[in-house]
Amino acid sequence: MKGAMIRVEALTRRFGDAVAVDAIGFEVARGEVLALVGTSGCGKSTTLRMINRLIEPDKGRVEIAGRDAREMAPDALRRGIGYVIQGVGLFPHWTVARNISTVPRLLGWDRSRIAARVDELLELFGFDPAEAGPKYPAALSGGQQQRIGVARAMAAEPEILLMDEPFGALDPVTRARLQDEFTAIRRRSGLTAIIVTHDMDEAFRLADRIAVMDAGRILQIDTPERLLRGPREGFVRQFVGLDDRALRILSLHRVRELARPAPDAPAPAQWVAPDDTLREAASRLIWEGGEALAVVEADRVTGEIRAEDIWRVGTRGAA
Ligand SMILES: Nc1ncnc2c1ncn2[C@@H]1O[C@H](COP(=O)(O)OP(=O)(O)OP(=O)(O)O)[C@@H](O)[C@H]1O
Repeated sequence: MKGAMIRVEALTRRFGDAVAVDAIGFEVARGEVLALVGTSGCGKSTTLRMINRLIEPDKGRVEIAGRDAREMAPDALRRGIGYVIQGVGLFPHWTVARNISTVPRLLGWDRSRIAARVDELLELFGFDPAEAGPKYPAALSGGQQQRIGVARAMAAEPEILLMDEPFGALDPVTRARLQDEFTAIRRRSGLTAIIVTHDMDEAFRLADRIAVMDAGRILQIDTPERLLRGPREGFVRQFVGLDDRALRILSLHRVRELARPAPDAPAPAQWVAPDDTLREAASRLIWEGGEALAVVEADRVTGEIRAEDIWRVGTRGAA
C-alpha cells in the first residue's frame, strides 16, 4: 500500500519463552481505522504498544508515515500519536481542562492556543466548555470521563490514534453513543486509528478493516463485509459469529441503498429513514408483518423498501 500511515513488518515480541506477537505485518492507510480483534492474550495490546514504542519489538519494524519508528525519539514519537487505554486515568487532582491540555503543555503551546483547543475539543465531545472545563474528573460519569480521555489523546492534533479498549467498561447505551461520536469525529478530522477490542460488534461499527488475531498472529485482515461473507479459517468463522451473519450483513447497509420510488405522501405510522440500517428495517418489518415499509424524510414519504429486497441482501448478494 503506497503512502501507508502505519506499516508493520514481521513484528515479533517474546516474553520469556512465550511468543506474544509472532511476525505480524499489516498496513493502515492515512485516514483509515483498523480494528485488532481476538480473544484475551492473543497479542493485541502488545502489538499496539510496539507501535508507539511503549514496548520494543524483538524483531521486525514499524514505520510511521514512511519513517522507521526506531529512528524517532520515543517521547517525540508518543507525543505525535494519541494513546487511549481503558480506565486510565484522568489525573484526579487536575481539572478537565488541565487534563486535556497535558500534551499541548508538554509541547510548549502558548496559553491562548491551548485554551482554544481545549474549548474546541470539549464542544466536539458534547460538553459545554465553561461548565465542564473547571470540573474535576470525579464529578463526571464514567462515560464522560472516557470521552475526556479520548479528547485528551486528540489534544495535540495527532495524526494517529491508538486505542486499547477505549469504550470498554461502559454500559451499552453510552458505549454506542461514544462509538457514533468517534465515527463522526474521525470523519471530520481524517484521523488514522488502530482500535483494539475483543468486541466484534464494536469492530464492525468503528473500523474500515478488521484484523482477526489468534496466538500472536493475524488470521485474516479484511473489510467487515468481506470478513462476514468470506471468513477464511475456522477460528475467524467462529469469531465473526456465523449465526448472526445475516443480521450483521444487514447492519452494514442502509435503507437508501435499496429504496424504490414511491408516490409522495404524508408519513404513515410505521416507517424507516434512509440512513437506518437494513437490520432496523428488517426488525420493523418482522414486527409489522408487512411486505414493504415507507421510507420517510422530513415527514414525507420519499420511497419504499421491500422485504424481499432486504432478505436477498441478508442471504447472499450485495445491496
Ligand atoms: N509484560 C509482560 N510480561 C509477560 N508477559 C506478557 C506481558 N505483556 C503481555 N504478556 C503476555 O503476552 C501475551 C499477549 O498479551 P496482550 O496483552 O498483547 O494480549 P491482548 O490480546 O491484548 O489481551 P487482552 O485482551 O487480555 O488485553 C499474553 O499471553 C500475555 O500474558
